[in-house]
Amino acid sequence: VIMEEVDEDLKKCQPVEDFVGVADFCATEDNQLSFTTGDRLRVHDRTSPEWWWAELYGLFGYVPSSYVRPCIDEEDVDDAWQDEEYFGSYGSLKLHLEMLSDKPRTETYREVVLSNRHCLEGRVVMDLGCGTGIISLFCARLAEPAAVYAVEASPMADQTRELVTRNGCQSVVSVFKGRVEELALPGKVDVLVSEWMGNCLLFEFMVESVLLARDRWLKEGGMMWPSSAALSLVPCQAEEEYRRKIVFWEKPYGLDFSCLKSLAQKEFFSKPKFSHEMKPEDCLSAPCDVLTLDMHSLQIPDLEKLKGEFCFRVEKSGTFHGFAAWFSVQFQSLDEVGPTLELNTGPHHPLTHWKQTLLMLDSPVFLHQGDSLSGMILLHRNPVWRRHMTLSLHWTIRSTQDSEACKTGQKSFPMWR
Ligand SMILES: N=C(N)NC/C=C/[C@H]1O[C@@H](n2cnc3c(N)ncnc32)[C@H](O)[C@@H]1O
Repeated sequence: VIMEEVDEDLKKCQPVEDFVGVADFCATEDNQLSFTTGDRLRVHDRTSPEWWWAELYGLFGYVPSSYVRPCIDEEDVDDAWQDEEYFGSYGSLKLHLEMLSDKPRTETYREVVLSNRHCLEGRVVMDLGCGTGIISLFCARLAEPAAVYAVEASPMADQTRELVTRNGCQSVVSVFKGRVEELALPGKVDVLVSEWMGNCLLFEFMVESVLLARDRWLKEGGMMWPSSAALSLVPCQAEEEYRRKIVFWEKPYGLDFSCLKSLAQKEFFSKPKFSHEMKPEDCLSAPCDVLTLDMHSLQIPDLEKLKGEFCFRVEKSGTFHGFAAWFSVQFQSLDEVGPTLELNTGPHHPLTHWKQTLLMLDSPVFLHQGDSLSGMILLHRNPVWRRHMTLSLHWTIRSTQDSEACKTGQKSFPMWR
C-alpha cells in the first residue's frame, strides 16, 4: 500500500526532469538502459509505476523507478554552471595554447586593435575572459588606451599578471582575478572586448557573462567587440563520417556486425560532433545565417530560446547526411567610416580551432540538384545546466522531380545535457 501512495504522490507532483541513480542497474532487455549510482538520468515518461522511459548521454531505455531518486536537492542546482570544472579547465595551458595557436582567431583580434588604434587613444578597455591576456597586450602595445582592465576568473590570471609585467604593459593593463559578475572595477569602460564564442557560437554560454558585464560596465554609447555574431547552417554530405561510424559494422573482418548499426546510430549521432573539419565541396547548397545577434541590444532572457529559419536550394546532387553549423563574428570600427572586420569559422574560410559542428541525421537522404530544403532551427538553453543547450531542427524537402512528394524530418541534439 505504501509504495502505491508514493507512486501516486510522484505522479501528482511536477515531473522533475532529472533523476539520479541510487544503485547500479544492468539492463537485461535491449530496450532497457543500464546506469550506475550517481548517473543523472533524464526521465521522459513514467510509462508504468515500475518502469520509466529515460535517457542517459543520448541513449534511451527503460529504467526501474525504484533505482532512481528525484534530483532536486540544493547541491545539484548550485552545480548548474559547473564553474569548478569550467574555470579549472582554463587554469591549465592546454586550452590557451589551442586558442593562441589559432592564427585566424588571434590575428583577427590583433587586426581589430591595430585598425582602431587611433580611436583607442585615451580610451578605457575591458578584456573579458582575457586568459593569457593576449588581447590586452595587443591593446597596450599597438594602441595607446588610457587603461585596460583584463578580467580572468581562472588561476591563469596569476600568470597573466606576470606576462603583463614581462611585456612592459603594467602601466596600462591591470589584471582582475575573479568572475566579472563579482568584480568591482575602477569605473566604466568605452570598449568591452571578449573572445567568448563556444562551439555553435553559444555553447558554454559565456555570452551571458558578456551581456551582464555590458549592462554593468559599458558606458552609454560604448562599443562591444564583437559587435555582432551569426550562426550559419548548411546541409552537407559526410561520407567519411558515415562510413567510419555506421557502414563499418556491416562486415568488419568478414563478420556480420550489422545488428550493432542501430546502437552505433544512437551512440555516435545523438549529439553534435564538435571540431568536425568540413571540406567546402561537402556543402550541398550555399550556407545561410540562421541566427544573428546584435551584441549591443541582445538581452540575457533572449538566450533561453533562439529560433531561426532556413531555405536551401540544392546546388549539386548528393547524399544529405546532416547539417554543418558554425559561427562568424563582426567587429564594427570605432569611427563610423572604418571597415567592419569579421572572423568567420565556416568551411570557406581559414580553419580555426573550432572547425565546424556536424549534426548527423538518423538516416541519409539523397537530394537532387534543384531540390529545396527549408525549415527551422531552435536553440533551447538547458533550464538546469546553464552552460548547455539543445539544438532542434525541423525540415521539409521538396523535390523538383515529383512536385507533390515532400519529405519532412526533425531531430534534436542535446549539447550535452
Ligand atoms: N572562447 C571560448 N570558447 N571560451 C571562452 C573563453 C573563456 C575564458 O574566459 C574566462 N571566463 C569565462 N567566463 C568568465 C567570467 N564570467 N568572468 C571572468 N572570466 C571568465 C575563462 O576562464 C577563460 O579563460
